[in-house]
Amino acid sequence: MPLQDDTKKQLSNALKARKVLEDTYEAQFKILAQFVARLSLACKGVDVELDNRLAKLRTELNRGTDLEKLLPFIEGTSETLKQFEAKHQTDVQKVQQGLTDAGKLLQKQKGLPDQLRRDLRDLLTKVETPSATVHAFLPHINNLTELYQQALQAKQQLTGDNADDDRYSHTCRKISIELTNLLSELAFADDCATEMDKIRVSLLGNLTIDVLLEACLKTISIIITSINQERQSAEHFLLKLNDALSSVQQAVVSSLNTSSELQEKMLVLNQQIEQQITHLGAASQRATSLEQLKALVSDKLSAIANSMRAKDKLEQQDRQSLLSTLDSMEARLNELEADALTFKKRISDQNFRSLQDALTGIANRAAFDERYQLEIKRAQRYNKPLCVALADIDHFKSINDNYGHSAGDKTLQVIAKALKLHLRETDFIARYGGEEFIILFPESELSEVEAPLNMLREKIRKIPFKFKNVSVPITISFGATQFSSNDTSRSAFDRADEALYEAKKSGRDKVILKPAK
Ligand SMILES: Nc1nc2c(ncn2[C@@H]2O[C@H](COP(=O)(O)OP(=O)(O)OP(=O)(O)O)[C@@H](O)[C@H]2O)c(=O)[nH]1
Repeated sequence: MPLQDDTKKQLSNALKARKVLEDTYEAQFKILAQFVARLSLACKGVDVELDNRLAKLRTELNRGTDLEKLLPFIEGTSETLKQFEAKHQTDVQKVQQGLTDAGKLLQKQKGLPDQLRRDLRDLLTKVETPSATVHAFLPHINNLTELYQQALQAKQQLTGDNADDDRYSHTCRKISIELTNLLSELAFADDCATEMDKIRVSLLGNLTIDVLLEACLKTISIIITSINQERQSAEHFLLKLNDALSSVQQAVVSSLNTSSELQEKMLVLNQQIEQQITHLGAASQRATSLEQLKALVSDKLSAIANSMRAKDKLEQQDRQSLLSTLDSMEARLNELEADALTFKKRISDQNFRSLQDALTGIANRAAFDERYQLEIKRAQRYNKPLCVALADIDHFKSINDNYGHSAGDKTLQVIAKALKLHLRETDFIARYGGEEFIILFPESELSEVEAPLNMLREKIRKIPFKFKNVSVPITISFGATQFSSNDTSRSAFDRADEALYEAKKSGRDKVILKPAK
């Protein structure tokens, strides 16, 4: 083989080998560039400056920039990495410390479940182990967050959640309604009435359990004071009555004694008179001369006249003592009568002030008037709606006329009971008079009372009344309105009355609502 050929071949081989080397280098550079690019992406987000440098490195590597040209840039990045490393170490320590602090803080909380405490202790032991990266702490952070969540749930159950708050305010409201109802049903003397008003006003305010407790205690104390006053005055009256009766008894006994003494004296006198007359008769038989007879008669007559005068005097004494006894008895009786009158008036005042309707047992008109004012004040103060409805039994007169007044009374009782039964506890019903009832719906808009009123109307219609074995359907009409800011108690009432009139006019067994203009 000639030398030229050989050299050519060697050159060609060398070229091929170089090509293979270059390809291998290029492939390896590509792999390295990809790896560096991936690594830089994995580090992304740790540090802004590092992110920027690595992004630039990725671009250069993708472009296939010479390693030589990249060297200064790589050096700069290494420096940044070093700084980052130092910062990373402090970050790791900070995270470890932060986790330990948060865990210990949770440990100090009272009322944690036992299992949670154990888990927390384990976690804190794990957190104590040193770690090279923040990432190593991630599961612990996760764990601690879960423990915090559990602790919060446990605490909520322990201290009571919102439902408890609702229950609390619901109970307060219920007690306040009960107390307001009780106060409306009680009647008190003037000094206690002022106190009662104060309690009512306090119930309009912020309803905390303290306010309610104080109101309850004050009410109890006022009731006890009133009962004591009432008992004392009753005792006083009975003592006076007793005194009066014993002095009357004494007077009767002494007048009887005087009478019997006088009667004995009178008897003696009568006997004397009779004796004198008998004596006169016998002596006149024996008289022999007119002169003798005259003297005898004159003697005897003056003796008889004396006896008669004595008798008259005794009789007068008797009459006198009887009269004085009667006088003193009359005076005593007058006194007693005056006491009884005062007492009777107190009782009738109580009845008058009593706020319950005697026939139906529900609140009466006086109670309504009082409650109406109270609810108006409450509505105005809290800017809450208040509705008032009048109800009137239809053709009630015909029940009285056809089946008698006691059937009418029974009907009123049954209807009152049904109305009260089907109303909410917070609503207020009273017998306004005759066959008319009145209802207050606190905290209700007019649109909200239509359904309950219709429900009441239906309930009444379905009551199976039977008189003299005849089924008698009874219906009721309603007129309702809402109290407005321009209203007085009277104007709202009148509007409800107008609505009731319309209900009657338009065929009865109806609910008519009349809003304020
Ligand atoms: N039994 C009884 N009747 C009463 C009582 N109070 C009022 N009334 C009677 O109720 C009746 C009312 O009659 P009206 O006002 O004419 O009305 P109504 O017959 O109900 O007819 P409308 O209201 O027009 O449907 C009268 O007959 C009263 O005497 C009561 O306490 N007991």
